[in-house]
Amino acid sequence: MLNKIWRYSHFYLTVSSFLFLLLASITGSFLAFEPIQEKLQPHYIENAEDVSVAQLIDTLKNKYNEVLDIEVDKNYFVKASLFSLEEAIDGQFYINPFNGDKIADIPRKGAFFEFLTNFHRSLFLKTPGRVFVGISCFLLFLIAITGLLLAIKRQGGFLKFFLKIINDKSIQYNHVALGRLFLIPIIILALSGTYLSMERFSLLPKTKAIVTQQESVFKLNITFSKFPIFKTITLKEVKKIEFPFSTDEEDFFILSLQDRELEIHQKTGEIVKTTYYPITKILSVLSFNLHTGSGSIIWSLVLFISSLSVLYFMYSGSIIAFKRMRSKTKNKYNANQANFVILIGSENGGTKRLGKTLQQSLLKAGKKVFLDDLNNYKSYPAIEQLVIITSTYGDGEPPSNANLFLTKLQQIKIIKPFTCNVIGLGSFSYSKFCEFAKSVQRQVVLNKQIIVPQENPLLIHNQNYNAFRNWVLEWNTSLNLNLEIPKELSFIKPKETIFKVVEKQNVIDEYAETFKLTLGSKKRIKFVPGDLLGITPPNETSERLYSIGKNSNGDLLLSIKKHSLGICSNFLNGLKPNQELKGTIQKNKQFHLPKKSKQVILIANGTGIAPFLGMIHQKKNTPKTLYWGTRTKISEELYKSQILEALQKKTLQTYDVAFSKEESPYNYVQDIITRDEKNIVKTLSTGGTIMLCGSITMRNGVFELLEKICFRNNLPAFETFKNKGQILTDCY
Ligand SMILES: Cc1cc2nc3c(=O)[nH]c(=O)nc-3n(C[C@H](O)[C@H](O)[C@H](O)COP(=O)(O)O)c2cc1C
Repeated sequence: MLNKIWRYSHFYLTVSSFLFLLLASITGSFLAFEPIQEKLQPHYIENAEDVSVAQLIDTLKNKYNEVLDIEVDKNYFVKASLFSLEEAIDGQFYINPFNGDKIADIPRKGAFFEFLTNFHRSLFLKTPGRVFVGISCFLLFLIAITGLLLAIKRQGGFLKFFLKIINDKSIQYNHVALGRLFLIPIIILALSGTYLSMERFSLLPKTKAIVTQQESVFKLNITFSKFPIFKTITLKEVKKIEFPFSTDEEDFFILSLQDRELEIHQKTGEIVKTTYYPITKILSVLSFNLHTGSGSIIWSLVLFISSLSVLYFMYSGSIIAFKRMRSKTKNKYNANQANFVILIGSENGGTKRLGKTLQQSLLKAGKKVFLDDLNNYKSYPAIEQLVIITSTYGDGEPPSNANLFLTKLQQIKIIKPFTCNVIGLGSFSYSKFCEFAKSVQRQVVLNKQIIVPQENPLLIHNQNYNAFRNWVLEWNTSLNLNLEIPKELSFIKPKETIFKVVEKQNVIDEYAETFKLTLGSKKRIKFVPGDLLGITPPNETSERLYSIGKNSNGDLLLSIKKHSLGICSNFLNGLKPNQELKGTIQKNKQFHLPKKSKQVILIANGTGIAPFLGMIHQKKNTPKTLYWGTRTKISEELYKSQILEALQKKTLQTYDVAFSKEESPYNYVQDIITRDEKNIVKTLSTGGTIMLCGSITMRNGVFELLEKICFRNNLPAFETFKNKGQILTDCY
């Protein structure tokens, strides 16, 4: 609940001050350079702050006819008002405190910084602008605090706040990791800005200065440079020294320091009055320095980076919020009507996207489905199937919309028994992989009114859509639901490209069912073997997807099986060289050749060879094996030149083929796998990858075999390799 409050506050506060934050952080990041450029002025004198007041006064008295006052700014530049008979050294200018020489005239504040400062303070709107800026600055403080609380919660508690954040390459990771670095400076920026605004509008409590006074008792006159107070105080502490107006004893030296003001007897050097500034004034100076970086190059740089980081937070925060909003639930049927209920446990919306995809598929198939958060679990009068899809957060904890579910499950009486499947989303980077989904499964199993067909929940690493899709396909088959589930999880329709048929080759054997299509394009098209080509045949609305390979010219390769009633395959079969067609390239990252795998085994049957025709030419340093099951030797001929080329170039190390309709030592890929059991074991145990493309029947057969191989060779269960992402499939 608290988490929700912080999250909503964080979001709405940011939205309400978005424009100001944008302008303030842009102008603020430029203004952070002002102290830096000041320090780089030629009149900067190193160690000026170590000169004592006595030394400075002595020097000036000897060099000039009269000294009126001396000011020391935050950079320890010493400005003096001096009277001299020589015109060139009469007036106010910067001096070298070591020898009293004039070193520079006092420049006007740079027009650029003056413009920016005004804009930053009031947006050129005078008092109303200042009020608005002050409020927004306070909102920034609240945004930073709520952000801090959210980051603490995300890390699993205050004590874990500074522990390593697991990099799941998400924008949330950047948001939190940068937040941890810059939240403190941003809080300081916001707080000091708020303080300055409050002071400007007299909103600070009234505090009085403390004054101590004493009579002069010494009668002995001493020279200024011998005054004990002048000897002990250096320019580091001094803001201003005003010299006595006349030689009258009633006129004193006025020495303004950082925290107090002293009046000093001009003859005896005694302190006759000390005025301690009120705390509000001291805080005001501190706030000014902290907010502007005045006097410190390092702090100015921190402020500069922090201001830029605010811009990044606004960008990353918008993307996170947008993703969450996109995953908002809409239902066509209500909880009482639905036969299918999908309950979601999700923190950042990834899991919800999967749930919504399933919801859409069920709706398209004419089923009554209801999607909701796990926390809203209740009694569903018409329920037949419950699908729970949940992520895990913190350290094995439920996401924030699922923390009440287990209690509710115990309390709410089930009127009508139903079947329940649990799917967990998590990441191997966390020690408690999908722990919450496992807890849900344990509790669901205990309930006598719930039928749980799967002994273990399906656990998915890194939101692997393919794993989820495969589960849906199996569930669909077991319940005969007639579902269509998209091959890609994408809401944005990809751009269409015009392709030209470069070559079309048919397999001329007794089956004459498959053909190879090579497509080129005028434009350079970016794709990776394993991506998908979407084709919508003329006068059709639904798109068919084909896994694509690549030849050495960069052309796109398709391997297609004709189906007598298949509209798309027959349309493609009717194409002639040079004919044009439209298609969309769709990224299919889950089925790309892994970047880092030590060894890869590619297993295909039939037209599933297509993506591998490209992969066998990729990544020379990854040893590859290709096992392919096809019908006849003639069908192999169509692809052989490409496979031989890869073997020659040594981008493919081993190739073996099984012919299902020929006299052959091997009829199915499973036969070759059984022969090469050692290669399989070595690949799995050294972290290598096995990729499968082709029919679901082939996939099921190979999976069964791999399970046995794992068991026979004392490897971890096959499921573990699947979960680790070592088994990649693109089957249909
Ligand atoms: C702070 C944090 C803690 C996480 N803790 C776990 C965990 O303990 N176990 C796990 O398997 N996954 C953990 N994950 C991974 C998420 O469960 C995973 O990224 C999931 O896909 C997120 O789904 P969602 O976008 O629906 O929230 C954690 C992720 C984050 C950001």
